Amino acid sequence: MMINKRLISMMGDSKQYIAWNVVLQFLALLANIVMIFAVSLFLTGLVRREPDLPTALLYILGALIVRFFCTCGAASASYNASCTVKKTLRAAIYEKLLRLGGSYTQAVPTAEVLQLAGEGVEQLETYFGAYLPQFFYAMIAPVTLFIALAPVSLHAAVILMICVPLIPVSIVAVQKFAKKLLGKYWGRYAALGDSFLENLQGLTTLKIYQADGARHAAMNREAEHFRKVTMKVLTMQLNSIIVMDVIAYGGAALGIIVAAHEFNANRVTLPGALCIILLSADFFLPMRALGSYFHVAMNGMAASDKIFKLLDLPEGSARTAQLGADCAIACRDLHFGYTAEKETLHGLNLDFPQGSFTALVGESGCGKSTIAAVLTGRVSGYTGHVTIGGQELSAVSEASLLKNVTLVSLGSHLFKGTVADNLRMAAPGADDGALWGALEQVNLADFLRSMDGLDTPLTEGGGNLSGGQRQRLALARALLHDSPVYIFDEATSNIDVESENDIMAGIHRLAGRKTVILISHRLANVTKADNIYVLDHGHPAGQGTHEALLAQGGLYADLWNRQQALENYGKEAQ
Ligand SMILES: Nc1ncnc2c1ncn2[C@@H]1O[C@H](COP(=O)(O)OP(=O)(O)OP(=O)(O)O)[C@@H](O)[C@H]1O
Repeated sequence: MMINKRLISMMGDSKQYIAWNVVLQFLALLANIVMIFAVSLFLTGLVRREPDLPTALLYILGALIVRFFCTCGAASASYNASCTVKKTLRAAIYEKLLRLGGSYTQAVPTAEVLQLAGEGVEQLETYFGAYLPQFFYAMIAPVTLFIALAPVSLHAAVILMICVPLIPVSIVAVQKFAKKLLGKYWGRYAALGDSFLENLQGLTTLKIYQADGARHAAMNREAEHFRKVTMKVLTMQLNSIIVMDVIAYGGAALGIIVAAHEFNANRVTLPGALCIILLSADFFLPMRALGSYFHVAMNGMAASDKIFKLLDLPEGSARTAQLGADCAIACRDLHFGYTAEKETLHGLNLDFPQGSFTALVGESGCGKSTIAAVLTGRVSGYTGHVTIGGQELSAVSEASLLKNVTLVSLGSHLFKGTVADNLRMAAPGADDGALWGALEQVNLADFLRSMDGLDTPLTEGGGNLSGGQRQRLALARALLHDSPVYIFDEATSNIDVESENDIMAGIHRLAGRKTVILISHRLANVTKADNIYVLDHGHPAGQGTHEALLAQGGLYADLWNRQQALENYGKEAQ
């Protein structure tokens, strides 16, 4: 019952702690039996006016001390058992995410990972720390009590023993229903977490469009669904506990009635009857405790189902290959779709020779950023071949890939800290001179000198810089990374002309030394590229130099003429 083999196989060292917990609880039970016998004998002596207080005190005190140490020991073993499992599980989740790499969000939302690794694993604490040891102890305890009480009154011992299994029967009865309900509970919880995180991240946008009220209402509805399912879970648990209480205390009452009856019929002595009365509740308490742990453990089990689903996500082939000095990239018959139903890239053949300057252009949504995502391993599951330095990209370790291929996009994140902290991320050993060199190249040095230099503080996301400054700083950081391949994905979008010119100049300087892939909607930026690939809805639509493509007169020439007309119109209008 509720012994999940897979969870148990992850226990490692926890097994010994669980065994310790059971042994210590068993010793505490033995001490309790001894104490009850001593109390019963003392009370009988008292009735007969010949009490033996010193012997009774000796046994009671001895038993209490043993119980004290056993209970403390059991609690500590329980703590150690759950700690070890929590560490193992969190490490397993973390390692799985590393193996999945940047593409993990394709399969599971970040909020869900956070919930599972945080509270999901926490819920399993009760399963390992309390439920599992109690499961074994609850089997041993009634048998031990039966052996202790059978010589006193076989009749009473048998009746108590027969009532005990009614508690696990009642647990099994609710198990199936509880499993379904808890599956729903975790589903609602994860969905609410996802919406909360997304709304929080997009709060500024929601405020701008005054859409926060509607989102608020939608989240309230989700919260209400979650509240309802939580209340259902609590009601189910409470009802189940009431049933178990009725059985446990009803059974104990039955034991007392039987003891009184047996005593009346002179089939049991007075100390014997007292022993039965005092120990009858102990028959049921371990099972009763198992029942209440069961519900919390069941919640952990529902979380573990989700955790295992995450751990079982397919990883593709092992990514262990390391890149060498050659980082030429080639795509052959490259197909990719974010979903199985819709393909985004339809059989592309692309070449990015070592040291070349290649541009990817095409109308919005044609798949340019998707190519960047494939080349940087942010999405997985392409078909065809993508080789880098002659090795299949899907076999290259993520660390090696990201060390050799630097992506600079609008989304390049700046972290809270100083300018130097952000720059040294890319080159931990770089001295101040090297940092200033990179800042000079992107024309940011003068501005930073007017501030606190390399110690200029940045708020989260570089929020205290302008858009252009942020992009320039991201470019400076990328330059310091000094990788053989650079991909610039709309690195100059939405920024001022001066910043755009500085950044484009930086990219052109880099193009002589590194393999550069430039994605830009503005064709004026790509005219100097060695080769330009034109995409049309994920299909190839021409390649060549700027001049050759213009001469061909296809989609590229069309786009160029439209952009030129727009830019000239803009200039005339000034
Ligand atoms: N994470 C995603 N999940 C599902 N579909 C996506 C995802 N990202 C992009 N797409 C879809 O893939 C297609 C190509 O998108 P992509 O971002 O590669 O285009 P793009 O050429 O870079 O466009 P733009 O110039 O506007 O940035 C689009 O139709 C888009 O809807």
